[in-house]
Amino acid sequence: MSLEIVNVYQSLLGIYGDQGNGKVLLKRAQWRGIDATLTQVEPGQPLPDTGDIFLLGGGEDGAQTSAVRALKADGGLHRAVDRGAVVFAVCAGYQVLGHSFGVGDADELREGLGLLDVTTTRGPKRAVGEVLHRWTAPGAQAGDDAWLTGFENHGGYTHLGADATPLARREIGVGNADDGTEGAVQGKVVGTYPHGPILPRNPALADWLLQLALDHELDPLPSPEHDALRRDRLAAVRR
Ligand SMILES: NC(=O)CC[C@H](N)C(=O)O
Repeated sequence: MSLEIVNVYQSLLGIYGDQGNGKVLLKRAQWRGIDATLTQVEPGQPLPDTGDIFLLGGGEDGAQTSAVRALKADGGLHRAVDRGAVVFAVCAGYQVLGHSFGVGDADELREGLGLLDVTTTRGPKRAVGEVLHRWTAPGAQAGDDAWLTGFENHGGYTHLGADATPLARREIGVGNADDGTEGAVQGKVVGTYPHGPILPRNPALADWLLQLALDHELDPLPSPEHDALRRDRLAAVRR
């Protein structure tokens, strides 16, 4: 069994250490004996048509505009979604997957990739701080694994259309648009706001993405150190 994970344009979409999401997926796959690889692709290089999971991270307004231009020219992300690959995108990456997003104080409209039924416009106040969300979308885990922690830092507020389902219910923070929802799921395309990076802080979410890509259930991977770290982060955000 093999798995190709692709970090997309981390020079543009990789602030706040979001490239760590790829390392977590790689390790959690390898620890289960899966022959996994992590590839870095930068603008100008083609996205591999063999990728199973594509990862996009956070970025500045200008960088996300450049990323969308390069991704449209490449076309590989659309092909990936058409053949059933997983796309997991954080913050700016999440916004560029939508139909459109606004940039700068003037909220200038930019066309997105249209891979998620969401649109993003500037919100009334920048969303900054530690967040806590309750995972509710398909694949949501029970018990403590359903709590998603991370931190958000975004000026754009994202509104979901009928084809997208919220990933989670907002408990603490702004989430999508201060409307009680966080993130979006549409088929195997998943967008969310939290950095951290989010996957080391929420290993159950990482395992769900692996299962989506591999199309089968994975056995749990007990890790007392990670459980302790998670308990710490959950207690900190609740304080
Ligand atoms: N942290 C980010 O990725 C920021 C995304 C976007 N530039 C915004 O401010 O909304």
